[in-house]
This record gives sequence, structure tokens and C-alpha cells, in this order.
Amino acid sequence: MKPVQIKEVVLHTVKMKLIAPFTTSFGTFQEKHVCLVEAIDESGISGWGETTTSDEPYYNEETTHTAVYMLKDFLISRIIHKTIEHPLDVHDMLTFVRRNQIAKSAIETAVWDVFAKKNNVPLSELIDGTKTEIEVGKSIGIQATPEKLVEKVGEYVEEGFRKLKVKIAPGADLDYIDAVRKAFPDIPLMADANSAYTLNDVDQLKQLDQYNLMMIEQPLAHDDIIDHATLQKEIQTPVCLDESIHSLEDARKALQLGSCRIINIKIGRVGGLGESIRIHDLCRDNGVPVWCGGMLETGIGRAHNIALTSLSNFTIPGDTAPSSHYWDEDIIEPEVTMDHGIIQVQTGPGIGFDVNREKLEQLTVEKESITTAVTPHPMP
Ligand SMILES: O=C(O)CCC(=O)c1ccccc1C(=O)O
Ligand SMILES: [Mg+2]
Repeated sequence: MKPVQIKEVVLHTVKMKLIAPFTTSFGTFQEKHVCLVEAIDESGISGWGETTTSDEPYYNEETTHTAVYMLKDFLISRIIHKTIEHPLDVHDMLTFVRRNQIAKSAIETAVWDVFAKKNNVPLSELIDGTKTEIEVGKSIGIQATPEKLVEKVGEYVEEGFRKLKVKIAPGADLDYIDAVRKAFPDIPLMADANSAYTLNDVDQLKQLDQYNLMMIEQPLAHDDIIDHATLQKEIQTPVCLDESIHSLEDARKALQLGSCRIINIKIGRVGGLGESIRIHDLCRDNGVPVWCGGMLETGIGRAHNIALTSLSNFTIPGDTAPSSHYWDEDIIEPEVTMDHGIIQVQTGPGIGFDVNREKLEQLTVEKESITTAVTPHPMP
């Protein structure tokens, strides 16, 4: 395979407005800024990545601002003008910078796209993905009443989604799940708590066992894998970790401790596609299923999610819903569409979608081009 050298990185910060507010246990998303990272190689090929951040540090510690700052002051300097033999190497090129996984992922995924395009292969093929189509689920925000939730679930079941994920929080849990299960006794259903509970709530969480849920996602603290292991011993519903897994090492330790039986892989949260693949492989080798989570991405992040989901151990439908579920108009062409709960894996080179430059210009609030490494601080 031909190596790549990135000669310019353009940071396009865009303001995106969701078609409807999305409420979790930690807050409501409506408008958000995202930085779309365009890495351009010496032959002029553009690859794209996205900061899957929002404006506030409520899901994890990063925000769009912190990601842009890390990219500009530290991360781009580590890869620009270097010969990159394979995008799997980028993770290690960035490890001197602690954490900041989403910022790292934005540039790392852009390099994957450039590399795949340069070598004229679809991203899914480059990562040895075996699926040509993927099954899709829908993540549903907390609704005003259980009745309203049942109505939403009905719409999405009708549309063909293969898994329904319901956000829960103390005060919006058992009644909501009970209402959905009564209305839809057989649908593949799960709950996501986004760290809203503690071990003091074990009795409450145990009651979820009666609803035959596929899993409960991240019930306890965002940085915990110890209490989750205790909880998993107490409840029958499989625990799935989201927030707690930032790396292959985290995944290894969580599996060793029995903190979860399923892992939600988010490319941003784990610092890129390379680390996502490594976690996928570890889970596969341990008989642990994985699925691809979502961060209300634009089409660029969505495209990377689809490619990742083509790997064989993504056996549970992910949260990668079609573009129209998030945006009036997405920034990629064609938009991501779904047919009866199935999305086709792209067959064109790289992410397989084009960025709509006109739409991008309209949404851009800040744009900066970086062509040289900066060393504001000593670099190890
Ligand atoms: O539709 C999506 O992109 C998934 C939405 C979702 O559940 C989510 C959105 C933002 C932050 C965290 C989460 C989550 O999976 O916990
Ligand atoms: Mg989650």
C-alpha cells in the first residue's frame, strides 16, 4: 500500500441544528458545533474526520473547543509532513498527548480516509470489514411521558429499526420501560442510563430484569469499571459499557473484571478507528459482542461508523440511524439512507461519500488552515 504524507489540515467548525431536541440523563442536545477535519495529502487528496463532541463537557470531558485547541496546538503537529506507512500507526504517533480521545480520533479518522482514497479502496475493505450491509437501531431521548415514548417507539418500529434504545434516568425509568414492553412485548429493546445511577440503586435496576432487555448501557459512573462488575453480579440484564471504555486497555480490564457482557464502541471515545478495531478484535476473541454507538454525528462521522460496523463482531445493531433522523440536510452526498433497518456499506474509495462543499460553507462559523507544525511547548 502507498504511504501518505499530510501537507495541510483544514479545520472547518460548523454549527449544526438537530431536527428535534435529544434528551439524555445529563442534558438536552439541540444545536451543536462540530469541527470537520480535512486532511489533505501531497497529491491533493482530501480525507475527512469529525470531532464527535458537543459544546459542553457533559458526556465526557471534551468539548468542540477543547478538541480544536488540542488539534491546533498539539495533535496536527505530530502527524503533518510525516510519512505515514499505515493509518494504524497514527494512534501511537499521538500517544504522547494524554487522553483527548475525540480530538485524536478526528485527525486519525481523516488520515484513514486519505489513505484509503490514495490506495483506491473502500474504508470498510481496508479494515477487513466483511459485511456489505449493516443493521441499524434507533436511540430515543427521554420523552415527557411514557405514552409519548410508546408513540415514538411505534413510529420507529414501523420504520424498520432493528433495535430500540431508550434513554432512562431516575424518575424516567421503570414506568417508561414498562409501558414500552406492554405495547411491544417482542421488540429488541435496551436502556441507556448515561451514568445516572449508583450502587445504591441496585434494587431499582434489578427490577429491569423482568423486561427482557438486550442490555442496560452505562448505568453507573462514567469512570467506573469496579462497581459495574458488582452490579453485573446482582442483575441478569447484561451490562454494556459506553462512557467507561476509552481504550483497548480499559476494555481488557473491564472484560477481566466482568464489568460488562457487551461493549458499545464509539470511534471518538476510544481515540480513533485503529483503537476501535483493536477493541473489536479483543471482544471477538473473548466471545463478547460489540455494537457501534453514536454521537449525533454529521454524515462524516456516520460514514466512519458504517465502515467500522462492517467488521464481523458487530453483531448487535448500532445507533447509526439515517441522516434524516438528525438533520434537515446532511453535509455529505448522498445522505445516509436506510431500507427496513438496513444501511448499505459504501463501495467507493475511502468513506465513500462526498462532502457537499456548498452546504459546508453555509454551516461554517470558523475555518483555519494549518500547513506547518507548531511547537509551543517542548515535545517529547
Ligand atoms: O443517535 C445517536 O447518535 C446516538 C445518541 C446517543 O445515544 C448519545 C448521544 C450523545 C451522547 C451520548 C449518547 C450515548 O450513546 O450515550
Ligand atoms: Mg450511551
